[in-house]
Amino acid sequence: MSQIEFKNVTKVYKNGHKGLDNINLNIEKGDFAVIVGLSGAGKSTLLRSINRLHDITDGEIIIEGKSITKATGKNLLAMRRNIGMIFQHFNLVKRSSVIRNVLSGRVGYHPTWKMVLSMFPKEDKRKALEALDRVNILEKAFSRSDELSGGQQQRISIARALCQETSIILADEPVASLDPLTTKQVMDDLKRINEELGITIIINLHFVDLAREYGSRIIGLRAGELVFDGPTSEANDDTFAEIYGRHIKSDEKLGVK
Ligand SMILES: Nc1ncnc2c1ncn2[C@@H]1O[C@H](COP(=O)(O)OP(=O)(O)OP(=O)(O)O)[C@@H](O)[C@H]1O
Repeated sequence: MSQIEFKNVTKVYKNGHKGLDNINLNIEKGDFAVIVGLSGAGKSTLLRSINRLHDITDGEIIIEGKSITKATGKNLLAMRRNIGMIFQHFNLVKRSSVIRNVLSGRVGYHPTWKMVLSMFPKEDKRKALEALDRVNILEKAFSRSDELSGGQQQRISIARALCQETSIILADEPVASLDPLTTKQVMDDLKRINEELGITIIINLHFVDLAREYGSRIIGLRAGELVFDGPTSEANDDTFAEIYGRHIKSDEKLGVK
């Protein structure tokens, strides 16, 4: 059984636009899967359909043997708790401390009233500090989040996902707002988490060379259709030219080695 299964998944937006067109796809535990494609190809739509930030129109998505498409109420919440998410613009509470942002990854584990009063158990605080240590910003735990650099803020959001103790992390263009050097550091963090903790990473990336360097698996989308799905070693220049419908332009490469 694959960890995530897309079965004939189609997404039609309200205006009639087909974001995903009959996608069949299996993602295995421990994959570092990179979704690539032109702007508008459906990368975000695919990623966000996994945790139902977007509802699909047809088909079904199965996660660890259970249908998230059909899940409701507590079952849906429990499934979502197992999926961390990292965004381009970090989605942090900027005025809060770093550790408070990381602790928010634990919210799904406790009753709402305790969370309103910020009553996190000691054990959660230990987990939050451990997560910060893993992304090398432990010394910033009590700083205000918006005092940190962009790369450090993205690390806070990675630590938040770690603190959530998920088996899957979705990353939607996580390095699009970062400079090339910081980009590499954040990608290295994600790779380390993937390798050391076995967390499945599914990531949208704009840069083809990053996709090749970090991905164990490439998922190519073109106009909502799956046009490539295979190990990175099998994705050559022709593959990318096909996904993009043309040869790769220099601004689609980060160019840092
Ligand atoms: N809410 C919406 N209503 C209608 N169409 C939408 C909506 N959201 C996205 N789309 C369209 O669906 C297609 C896929 O969008 P999506 O954001 O998934 O693309 P993407 O590959 O992630 O692009 P980018 O790299 O620019 O973020 C695009 O053509 C987009 O314009």
